[in-house]
Amino acid sequence: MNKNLTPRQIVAELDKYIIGQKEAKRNVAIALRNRWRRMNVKEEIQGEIVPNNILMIGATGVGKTEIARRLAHLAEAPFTKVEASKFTEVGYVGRDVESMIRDLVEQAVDMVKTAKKEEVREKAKDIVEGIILDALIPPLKGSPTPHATGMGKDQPEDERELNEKTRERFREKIRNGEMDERKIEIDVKQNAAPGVGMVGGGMDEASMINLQEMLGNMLPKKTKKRKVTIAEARKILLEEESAKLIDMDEVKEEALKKAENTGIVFIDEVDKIAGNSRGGQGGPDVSREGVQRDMLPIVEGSAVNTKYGIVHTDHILFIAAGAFHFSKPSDLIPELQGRFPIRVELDNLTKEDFLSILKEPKNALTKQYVALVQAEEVELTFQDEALERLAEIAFQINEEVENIGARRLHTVMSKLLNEILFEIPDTIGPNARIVVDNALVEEKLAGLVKDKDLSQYIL
Ligand SMILES: Nc1ncnc2c1ncn2[C@@H]1O[C@H](COP(=O)(O)OP(=O)(O)OP(=O)(O)O)[C@@H](O)[C@H]1O
Repeated sequence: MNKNLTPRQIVAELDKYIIGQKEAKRNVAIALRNRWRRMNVKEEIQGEIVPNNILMIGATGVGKTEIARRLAHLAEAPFTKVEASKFTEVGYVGRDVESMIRDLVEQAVDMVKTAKKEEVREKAKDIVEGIILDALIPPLKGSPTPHATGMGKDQPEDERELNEKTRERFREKIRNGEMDERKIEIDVKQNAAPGVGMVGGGMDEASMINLQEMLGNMLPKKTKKRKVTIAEARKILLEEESAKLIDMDEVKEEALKKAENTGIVFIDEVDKIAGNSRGGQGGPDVSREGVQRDMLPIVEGSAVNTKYGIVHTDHILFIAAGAFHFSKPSDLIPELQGRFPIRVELDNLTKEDFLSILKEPKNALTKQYVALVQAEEVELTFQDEALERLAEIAFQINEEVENIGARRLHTVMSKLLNEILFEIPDTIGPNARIVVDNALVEEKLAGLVKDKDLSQYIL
């Protein structure tokens, strides 16, 4: 994916997955492009440009997380989502808030590792092939000597040649998958440092991590012999060998930079840590305010210790989100408000939006189900009027029972197709064609819509 997309192009990409929410899309697009802009300005002001963190205000299930996640994906940026309210729970200690940065770095490390492994893939494949070959036909030990006693002069040479020839033949067979089912014995690495996680009492997360790593390094790395098919062995060994080929110090360094310069942290439910002016929400205000205070340095820019090294959070993009039904953004402490200068309100989704969400996104639910049953060679189609009715039902249940936004489409769709999915392939065989029409929607869902008590549980 092109990382230098213009704001317009970013919005166009987001449009492929998310219906509506134009303002939110435009703002995240600007924020993303600003990062690229920052990397391309003179170094002396690079450090001065702070990210314009965004506060998304909108009911549940209207696409807040989805926009942030897709944005990160587009930018190939490490992304993490955290629920702010979790920090107000019993047992919470101040430093826990930093765990969101540690998660982000973990993501960055995974991404960089995967990319690096890809670079060494071909080399690792060769090594793996050699290991599998050795397990099948061990190479002859030592070099043949012409003075070997007890054997004809050129017998060892013959033997060696034969061994080489056989190995070459098998190498070919391994390569083209002919021997995939054959079992061989390989050495597999065991997970080190079992049970270290239990040393938790009275320690903060950072010290725990350090201790864990220290113990992990001290314990001998155990290997265990396992009998597996060649296909499996290839997978396991490829993972191990490519891990050996990459330089972990390089990975760490790159990952820290990636997290610092491109990381996106999505903080959900910030409304739940805002003191509320109208009362009526659980949890003491002090602890909510405490969480905001702990969060502040991270959002303002500070150094966080992770097991991969120190991360500076100054240029990480933070996107906070909340419904703000019971509190207002102005109930957040002023310093934190100031750190989220861009406010966007997301629209509530309409019936028409629901219909579009069912049909249009690249990953639309209807497309997902069509693909699922296609795997069984069953053709599934949805009539337009049936989808309209479905959107209407989802909307109605949201209004009458509880508004969970587009998530309702998942439950309604699953109820609608449940039986069909169960019957394939037993009674609905391959090559069958199923048309979802209005009648089916009525049959499966109409009764539930009428019965509010029932729909609370089922839809
Ligand atoms: N505008 C939209 N277009 C397409 N799909 C959407 C839209 N809004 C929500 N969805 C779908 O609904 C589901 C939930 O959306 P999402 O996770 O973005 O909710 P949210 O607004 O972040 O709510 P919460 O704050 O409760 O997490 C996702 O599967 C998403 O694909």
